[in-house]
Amino acid sequence: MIETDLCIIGAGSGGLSLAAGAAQMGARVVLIEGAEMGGDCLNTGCVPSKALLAAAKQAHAMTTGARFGITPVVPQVDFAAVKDHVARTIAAIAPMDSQERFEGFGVQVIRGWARFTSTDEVEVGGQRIRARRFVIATGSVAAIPPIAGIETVPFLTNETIFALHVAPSHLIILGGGPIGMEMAQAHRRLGVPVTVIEAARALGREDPELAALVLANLRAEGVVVLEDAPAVQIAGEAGAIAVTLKEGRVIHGSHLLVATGRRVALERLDLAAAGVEATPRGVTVGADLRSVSNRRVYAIGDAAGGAQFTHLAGYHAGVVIRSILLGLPAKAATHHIPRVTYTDPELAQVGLTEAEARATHGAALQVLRAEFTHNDRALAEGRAEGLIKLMVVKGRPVGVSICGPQAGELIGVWALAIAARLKLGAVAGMVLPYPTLGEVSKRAAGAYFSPKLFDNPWVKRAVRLVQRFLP
Ligand SMILES: Cc1cc2nc3c(=O)[nH]c(=O)nc-3n(C[C@H](O)[C@H](O)[C@H](O)COP(=O)(O)OP(=O)(O)OC[C@H]3O[C@@H](n4cnc5c(N)ncnc54)[C@H](O)[C@@H]3O)c2cc1C
Ligand SMILES: NC(=O)c1ccc[n+]([C@@H]2O[C@H](COP(=O)([O-])OP(=O)(O)OC[C@H]3O[C@@H](n4cnc5c(N)ncnc54)[C@H](O)[C@@H]3O)[C@@H](O)[C@H]2O)c1
Repeated sequence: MIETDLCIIGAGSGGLSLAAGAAQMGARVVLIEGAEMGGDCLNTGCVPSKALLAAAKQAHAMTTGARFGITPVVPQVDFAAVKDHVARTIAAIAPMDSQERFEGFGVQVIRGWARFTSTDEVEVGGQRIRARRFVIATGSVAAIPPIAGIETVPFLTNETIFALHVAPSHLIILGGGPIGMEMAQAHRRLGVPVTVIEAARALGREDPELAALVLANLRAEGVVVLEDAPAVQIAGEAGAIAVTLKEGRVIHGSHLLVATGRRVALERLDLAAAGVEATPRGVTVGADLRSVSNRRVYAIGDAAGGAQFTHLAGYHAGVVIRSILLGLPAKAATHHIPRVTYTDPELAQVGLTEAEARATHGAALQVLRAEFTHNDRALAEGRAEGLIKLMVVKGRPVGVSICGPQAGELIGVWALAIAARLKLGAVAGMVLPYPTLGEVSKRAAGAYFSPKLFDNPWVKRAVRLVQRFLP
């Protein structure tokens, strides 16, 4: 029997952040991982998807140089070599998440699938672990929708698509969320015909105006995106898949990627043995991320049932460290957590979208906009398509949406502004290097003050008066 202060189940984004922090702060930590160290993000999620998108961007650049006077060429894509780049990227980051590194921090790492045997005990590979506190950081897996015939055909998920070394001759993607759209653009730019089948609206969680900009670009690049197109039947075999839509049309493809959302990975844990309540969305926790039914147990990351992002899992780790290690009250907020879909153009959001802000703040809401067409750097780069929207209440941003090149980098300053409750003046008054894309944020914030400054008769009168008395 191992006795410890903290037992963490799952060595992904959340579990690793927590283990590193807790061990270095002096706690005895056991970390259990059933599969690969690093979890989804490193092995089958963020890292491989961004590496694939980077290769796709390179290929795309070769076809789009005409406006700069560079003759476009059709890139020769060595699909297997692209996947080698993806594998090398994972391998380059893997040492940061490795068992050896964590053992170096003093963490006891156990490899195997954990399950609860009582309210204060876990079993893994015949070993029993009793802990003061348990943290469930088991992440999520692809949810497979109950479409007739789906189990009869070979399909890909995020766990298998990055290992595919031969290019599909036609990739069908079920689901137009962030996974579906990122994979659609990556494959299209690498020369693969792609059809996305979306039951409702693609990028449906995002501001519709900004999502439309992304979708227009994807369609212009040749991705076929079918919306309001529920699939009712799937049939076929390896290399020849047929998806029948509700309206009767049949889409034929060589491969099928299922990207219709995620299911939290709780089934191996035997939560009932620990008296831990859960729903299909995740472990039932309060804002303190603590199980409502077993106070020894916490859940972080995807398993906590909220949004699903690596940076959110890392933030959760910080929240529970405060509570578990220092005994201090700690609550996880959500209003300042950014999200980015890494299509081109990127789509970034922090805080409320315009529709959410209108529903929450009504007439008190002011929406400010700035387009990338007025940004000198965007023009120089030939990337003038894009828009930033600021949702402002009483001089403070409550939400920011950006669609454009490097929107994921640009949202950072707004994540800070919202987290620190900064007033818009802090961003409007910031001096930025010229010419940078970041000036688009300053311009949008400045729009809040321009009418107050430039259209105000009192300001004009005051300026005239002061000028009269100046020597
Ligand atoms: C294709 C794709 C792209 C993504 N891109 C991004 C992105 O660009 N940016 C972003 O922020 N997020 C992205 N995400 C989401 C991100 O990967 C997850 O939100 C994040 O990994 C969640 O971290 P976690 O710690 O909760 O779970 P994970 O990182 O999934 O780790 C959970 C770990 O627990 C282990 N485990 C499960 N059950 C047990 C058990 N019973 N015993 C022992 N071990 C167990 C699993 O094997 C796994 O290693 C992406 C996801 C996918 C699928
Ligand atoms: N850049 C990022 O940060 C990033 C990238 C990828 C994934 N992720 C995370 O992973 C999570 C999962 O991504 P996802 O795209 O799989 O899920 P999602 O839930 O965001 O989107 C799934 C989409 O599939 C559609 N859908 C559901 N059932 C369907 C069906 N039967 N037929 C057709 N369409 C159907 C939904 O309407 C929805 O638009 C995201 O919510 C996000 O948190 C993040």
